[in-house]
Amino acid sequence: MDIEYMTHSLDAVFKMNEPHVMALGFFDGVHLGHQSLLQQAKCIAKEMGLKFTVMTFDPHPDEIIKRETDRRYITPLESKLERISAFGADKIFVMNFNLPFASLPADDFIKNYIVGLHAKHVVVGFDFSFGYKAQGDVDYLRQYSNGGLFEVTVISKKTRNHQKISSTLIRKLIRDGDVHLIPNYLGKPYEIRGCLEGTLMKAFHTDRKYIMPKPGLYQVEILLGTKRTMGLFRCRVESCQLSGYGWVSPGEITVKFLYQSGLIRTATV
Ligand SMILES: Cc1cc2nc3c(=O)[nH]c(=O)nc-3n(C[C@H](O)[C@H](O)[C@H](O)COP(=O)(O)O)c2cc1C
Ligand SMILES: Nc1ncnc2c1ncn2[C@@H]1O[C@H](COP(=O)(O)OP(=O)(O)OP(=O)(O)O)[C@@H](O)[C@H]1O
Repeated sequence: MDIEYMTHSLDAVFKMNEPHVMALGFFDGVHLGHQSLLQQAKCIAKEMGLKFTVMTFDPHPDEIIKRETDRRYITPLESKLERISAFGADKIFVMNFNLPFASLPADDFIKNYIVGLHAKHVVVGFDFSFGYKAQGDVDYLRQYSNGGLFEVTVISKKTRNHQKISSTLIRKLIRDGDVHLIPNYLGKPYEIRGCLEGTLMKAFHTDRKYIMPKPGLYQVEILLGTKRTMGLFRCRVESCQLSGYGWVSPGEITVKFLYQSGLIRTATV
């Protein structure tokens, strides 16, 4: 699997010369709605005998357009790329979302980055938007594709409990500490990666831009390579600590949030 990092206007020579089927979107979290889209794109590529590619953006458009200085993610870029590649993408285009790119009109985006990259079929969700001031939508994409240069598949809205499965909803669940509800939308528990330091109550650090759950005590699963154990993770505004029931040795770990541990919350740590 290839990852192609692209910056608008610097990349005069385009990075794909063979026809392919391309899924488009930001995909924070790679939640169940995204997964359905990626799965469908993969199937179409297989049927057409073409490569399956994904175009995503980094950083989030709000960091540039709304100047959000401390934007947090369900899956910071590295984790997002890992999850997308698990769907069997042959190539992922990571488009640097900068101001010149944000100012690109919708039809120029299509000319440069759909037709220009030789995508023969694009797969997007029902509410995909693109182009300057987000003026391009799925109808615009369909109209443009009538020229016969590429085809478009639009994925219908995927819902759970009568709500759209969305990154916004998952971000809220994390921030509210409702981590037990997250697998319903994400397909698995919310997880973060970082380093443990210290002995008994170990300090957890991460330099990745994860959203941290609301301050409180959480029952977590801890993974280090193939080893796994249960633990308690205390989120504070300024720091996080972890204690494990089995081994918890210092080093790089993955922490999966299972539920907020209300009963044990009063225990001093
Ligand atoms: C070329 C281009 C220009 C964009 N310009 C804007 C913009 O001016 N304002 C805005 O709010 N979003 C802009 N966006 C972001 C899109 O509205 C949207 O968030 C992005 O394409 C990801 O789509 P998704 O959120 O449906 O996954 C732009 C996107 C692209 C591809
Ligand atoms: N529930 C869903 N059903 C079908 N398609 C979806 C769903 N959620 C997102 N998509 C599609 O997946 C792609 C990426 O979407 P995006 O990253 O904006 O997800 P989102 O969950 O809508 O994010 P946010 O809540 O931040 O707006 C887009 O093409 C979008 O239309």
